[in-house]
Amino acid sequence: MKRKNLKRSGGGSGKTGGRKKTKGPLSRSLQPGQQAQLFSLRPQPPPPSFPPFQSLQDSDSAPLEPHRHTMPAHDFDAPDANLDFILSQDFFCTPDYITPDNQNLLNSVNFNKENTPCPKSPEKVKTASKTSGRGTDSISLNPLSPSLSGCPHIEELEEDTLERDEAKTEKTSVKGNKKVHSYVPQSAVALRCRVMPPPCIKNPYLNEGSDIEIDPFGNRRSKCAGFFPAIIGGDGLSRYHTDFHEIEQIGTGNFSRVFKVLKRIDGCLYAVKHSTRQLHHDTERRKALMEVQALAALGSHENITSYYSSWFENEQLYIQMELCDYSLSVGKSSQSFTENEALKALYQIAKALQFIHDRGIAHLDVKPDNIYVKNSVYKLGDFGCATPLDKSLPIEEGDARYMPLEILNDVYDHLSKVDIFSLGAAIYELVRGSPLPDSGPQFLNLREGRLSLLPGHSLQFQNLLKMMVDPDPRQRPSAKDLVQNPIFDRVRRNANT
Ligand SMILES: Nc1ncnc2c1ncn2[C@@H]1O[C@H](COP(=O)(O)OP(=O)(O)OP(=O)(O)O)[C@@H](O)[C@H]1O
Ligand SMILES: [Mg+2]
Repeated sequence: MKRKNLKRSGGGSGKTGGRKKTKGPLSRSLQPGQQAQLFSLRPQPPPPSFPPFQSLQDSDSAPLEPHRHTMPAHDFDAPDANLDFILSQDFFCTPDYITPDNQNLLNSVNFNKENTPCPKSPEKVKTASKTSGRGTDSISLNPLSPSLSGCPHIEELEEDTLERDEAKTEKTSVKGNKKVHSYVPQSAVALRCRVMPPPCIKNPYLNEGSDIEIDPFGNRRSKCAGFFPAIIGGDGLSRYHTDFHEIEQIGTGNFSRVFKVLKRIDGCLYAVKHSTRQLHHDTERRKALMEVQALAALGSHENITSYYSSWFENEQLYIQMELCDYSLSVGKSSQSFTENEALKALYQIAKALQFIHDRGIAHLDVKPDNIYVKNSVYKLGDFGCATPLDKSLPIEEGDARYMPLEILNDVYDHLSKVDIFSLGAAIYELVRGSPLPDSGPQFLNLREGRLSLLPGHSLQFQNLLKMMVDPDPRQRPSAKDLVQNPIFDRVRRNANT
């Protein structure tokens, strides 16, 4: 039984599906007819692109470049794919925010109809005081006010009152001190919700202060777009399907499915992972986001699966990543891990750990399943449990089979050394060729630093593994110590040739 699963499912209890899907701000503020009108502007998923520079790209063999596709045209999901079409950014890109510059959109809105004043306008309300803001009847200023889903409102406002509220300013016209009637086109409200991006969020994995002011309008914007808008999805507004052609499912995790996809605009292959359950609440979404925040904060390293992009869609988190060939769990039984291969994997993942530990992050879920191979290079992936070493975020440890005793006893003082234990256990498992138990005497032996002999393997190698799983975390080598260990001299030499 995986402790991780228990822990994760604790946080994921709210992930259980079956709840009525909440509608996004756009649909809340539009009449049904208008919604259809706006949605109809979105193009259908285009056919995959065929980059004219494919041959040029193929000659470029940068290690972190995604795979190139080699699929024939007839494999794609557009039956009448016209290879002569011109790649258009407008056509391909996901219109996350429809801007007012989009004349097609504006032209398509029937302004005459929308600007027709309501037969019964609200009574004129004299603003009582500047501090009170607005009269009780002046309720149509919030673009998400439920009243906006009804008919348009007419407002009369004092000029100075208008200056205090940007929304009001946009909805009224004032000449001098004269009060004038103005109408609130619902299309404008809808556009405002679409134009206004969701707020920025601070990445908890980045220590240094940022020069960028983090979302000065966060509170106000979140009324419109929500912190993690789930408005895409349903009604054909799928960024996933617009931007990617799904080829096949390549993996299933406890909480996610992973697909091999072709990105339409660049013609390259990627892995896209998405949560299997809908994340209804911001807290769930924040938690899921930690994985991408950690990846984004870390930046690129040759031994870490590259992260490209992420987004919410249909209340699920999508993560676009570098596509790897396989993870070490695949074919584990048939694959015999020689000492040389084990040393290579150990060295490369130790380099990944050194990189992330230097950046103040612990992985906390190092195991064969989360070690990927691409072009014979080992890469650490699945940062779903990554956490700052300073324990500034709640800790969610990974698979119990690879966790040291201190973590199972909820002692979190040496988080970087947890990764060292897990890596030692993972390599030991790969060399032994049989899965580690999740309980029983063998489980305890490993946590007490007692490894059974590995016939045919050097003493130096076995001693190194023994040090890595030392019951005392302080006795385990750091990732840096590991990388510098002379046992890897041969691996280093091979890497340089
Ligand atoms: N970048 C990738 N390239 C190729 N395959 C991948 C990639 N990412 C994930 N996979 C496959 O998908 C499986 C599940 O992915 P991942 O471990 O990230 O999901 P998860 O839900 O976090 O899983 P768990 O919590 O069970 O470890 C992996 O074991 C692997 O087989
Ligand atoms: Mg995993």
